[in-house]
Amino acid sequence: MLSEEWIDWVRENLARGCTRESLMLEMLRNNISSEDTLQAFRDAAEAPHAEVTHVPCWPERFVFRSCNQATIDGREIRVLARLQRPAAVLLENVLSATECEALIALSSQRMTPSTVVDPESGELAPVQARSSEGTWFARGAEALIARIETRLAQIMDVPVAHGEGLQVLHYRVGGEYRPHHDYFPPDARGSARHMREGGQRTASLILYLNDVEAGGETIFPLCQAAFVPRRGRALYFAYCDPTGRLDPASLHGGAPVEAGEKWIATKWVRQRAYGVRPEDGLAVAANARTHLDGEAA
Ligand SMILES: O=C(O)CCC(=O)C(=O)O
Ligand SMILES: [Fe+2]
Repeated sequence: MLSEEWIDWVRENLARGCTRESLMLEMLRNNISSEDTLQAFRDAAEAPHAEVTHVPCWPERFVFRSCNQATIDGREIRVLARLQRPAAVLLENVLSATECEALIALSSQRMTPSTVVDPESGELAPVQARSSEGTWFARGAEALIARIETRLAQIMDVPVAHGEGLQVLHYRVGGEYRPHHDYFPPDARGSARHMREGGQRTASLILYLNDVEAGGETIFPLCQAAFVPRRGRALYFAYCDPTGRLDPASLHGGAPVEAGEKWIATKWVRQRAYGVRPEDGLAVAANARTHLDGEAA
């Protein structure tokens, strides 16, 4: 049972503008269980910014919610692991080794230091919390990208047009991505600007493009789960239900790479169509680089 003091502490700190992420991490550091942490947010925050979901956010027709395998785009995709909260599945055989290599080759020429969006100003800035380099591709920018996007849309049960441009990230030894939510924090001023088109993000799919020798897991600190990167696998997780309620249990990060390197590609999907027609290619550029999935720590 969580004491009233913690619930008050959450309420007060939310009111003075602290982020949910920072409060959750502090509670975990104080050995409060993830269940109690989430409950404290529900209890504390019947405030307007706190539309916290009580149930996992599985999309209604998401095939891998119960099926353990399905053939998509001619590939037999298998479920290796599932989390109920947050709603997450680890999938095998999403990309072939050749596709992973081709995606790394396409990206390696165009990498720049990664940024996150400052939640208040909405501006992009490189930050310590995200020590990686990255690039992104407008939807359908290359035949390979278009093919992967069609496959991912089928896996996620979301139209291709709801997807942001594919984001490729490269971490070297020591590179990490501290815990964050991929959704736009509803209580941050900078979010409105990013949600004007396409609405909230509803789910993420991380494609692992190589094997990492040590470290580099995708971690969910509130459920103490860690997924090891492995070439061709994908981690899907959902955090926004059809009514727009968000799942703070989707807090996640990339653990520091200890040996080797790590390449991933991330697809974020929105509530509605995002960007212009896919055939307009680069016109998506102005908005595609909105990986507001962290914050200026
Ligand atoms: O590096 C990872 O495993 C996590 C990446 C991530 O959180 C993201 O791309 O939004
Ligand atoms: Fe993320």
